[in-house]
Amino acid sequence: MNLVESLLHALKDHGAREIFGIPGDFALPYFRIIEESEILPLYTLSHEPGVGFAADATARIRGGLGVAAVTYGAGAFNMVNAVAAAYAEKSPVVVLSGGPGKGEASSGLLLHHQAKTLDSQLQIFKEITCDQVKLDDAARAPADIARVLASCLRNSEPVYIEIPRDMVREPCAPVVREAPRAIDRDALAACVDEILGRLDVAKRPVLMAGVEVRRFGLEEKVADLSRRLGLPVVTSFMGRGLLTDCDAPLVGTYMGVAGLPDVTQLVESSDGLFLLGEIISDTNFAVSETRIDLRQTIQAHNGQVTLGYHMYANMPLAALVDEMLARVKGNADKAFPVAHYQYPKGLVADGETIAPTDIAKAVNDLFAEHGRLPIASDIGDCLFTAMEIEQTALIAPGYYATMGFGVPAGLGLQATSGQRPLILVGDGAFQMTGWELGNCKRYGWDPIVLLFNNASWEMLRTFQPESGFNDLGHWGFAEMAAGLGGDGVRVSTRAELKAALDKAIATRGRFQLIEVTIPRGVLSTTLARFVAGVKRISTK
Ligand SMILES: Cc1ncc(Cc2c([C@H](C)O)sc(CCOP(=O)(O)OP(=O)(O)O)c2C)c(N)n1
Ligand SMILES: [Mg+2]
Repeated sequence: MNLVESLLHALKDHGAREIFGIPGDFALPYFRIIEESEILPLYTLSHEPGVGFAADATARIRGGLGVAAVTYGAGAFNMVNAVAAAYAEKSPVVVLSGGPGKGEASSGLLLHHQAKTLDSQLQIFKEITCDQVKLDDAARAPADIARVLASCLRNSEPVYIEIPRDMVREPCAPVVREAPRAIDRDALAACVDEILGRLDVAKRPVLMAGVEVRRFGLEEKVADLSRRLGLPVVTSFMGRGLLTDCDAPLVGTYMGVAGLPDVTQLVESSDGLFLLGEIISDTNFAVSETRIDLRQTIQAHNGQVTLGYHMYANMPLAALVDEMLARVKGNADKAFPVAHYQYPKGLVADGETIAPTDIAKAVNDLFAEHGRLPIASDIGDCLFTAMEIEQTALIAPGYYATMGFGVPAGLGLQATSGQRPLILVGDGAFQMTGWELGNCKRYGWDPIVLLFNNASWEMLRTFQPESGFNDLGHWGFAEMAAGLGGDGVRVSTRAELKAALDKAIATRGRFQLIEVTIPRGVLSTTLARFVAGVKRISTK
């Protein structure tokens, strides 16, 4: 077996199911082995940001590793933002990059694609990955690969593997997975004692489930734990979509001033807030109506637990949840009453113009009739609108908040899960990576794309209305769909929107782009609440 085959088998053994990539001359040798070995399917896309977002999406929706394969320099540097998003949002993406061979590295010449030094790329990726290796020694490679892939899964963060192009066919032994790290059982027991003790004395305990619950495959267990503890469950903005198909007392999504008042009140008045797998970020917590004293919360994330001023290190989330389940038998006698929020439905299919909340109604009506679809959302008002759509699997960069994620992530979702996705994207974000839809035909993907066209960087305009640079003008996105291999339609009334969705759900085998014209300045209910709330608390 050669070095790349050994790497590919290891990736598959650690949970990778496909590779997204764009080659280059430094990468052609390893791409050739990927294609010829057929160990993992290879999907090439058109721009490396899309490669990174698609790989990230597969890890988020399926669990296991996402894999993004690029060439040295221009390719890898083009993907830095997408890998940074994966790092910030705890997504286990493996970055494979071709690299200069040992011989050429000592040629004394500056190499094409080289930035500062030949190691600049490795240095830059050290900032957005939790482990790295350059495979320049075939004898050491199996152990290095095992270490890096174990880091990726243990931390649920990206890692970087550089493959010198003269190493790809070096004979290489198979990779043996690293043994799981030992856990101090006494410390784990003490930690669980303290958590249960805090929850027991709390009068209004609440469990907030964060993205690590999905990343470590714990949704069913956390739903079971919440029932046993009799805790109401909320998700954060980033955690939206978690626990959708689990039997959990899920009250809703906490969004502070932008969210549903009863959910906001439940969380902000809690005297026992248990943050499980949560990213403690501004998008999750900065818009609190009443400041949450995080020191009074129980925080379990990043492999450690913090209660007030106590910190327990090396507490993997899975081990913590398992230990709590082992200690808490049977469901609580007091089941938390869950008043299921009634999402907006019953779109009036008339000649009125379309507001984002009308889109949510139309989608909820579609889900009621045809079943729910998983959602890949970009950022912008489309993501705020997603909060008004029925709970369903949702992947979106709710914390890192990069544009361009939506379309490639939807393609990655369909490639890895086989499910048809609903993609929500604004016109500004579509201008960045929407063209990846041109790859659907080759691979048989057929997402339904709802393009929120307000001809504006509208989120920015809400904060700085005086700036003219937020005007984008109208692009004819619908007309471009046919050239990309799909069907496109522009809709400006609610009746047209309903008809377009009915046609889209009935059409398979071609992507369906619905360009929704939204009048200038018309926001979703959620974004309007967010903007008003931010303005209110910033003047306090
Ligand atoms: C890659 C990238 N570039 C720039 C931004 C800044 C930014 C926003 C965040 C605040 O940083 S929101 C926004 C406008 C989005 O426009 P569109 O996709 O049309 O959505 P909508 O009209 O609903 O706002 C920009 C440019 C970003 N988040 N990501
Ligand atoms: Mg816009």
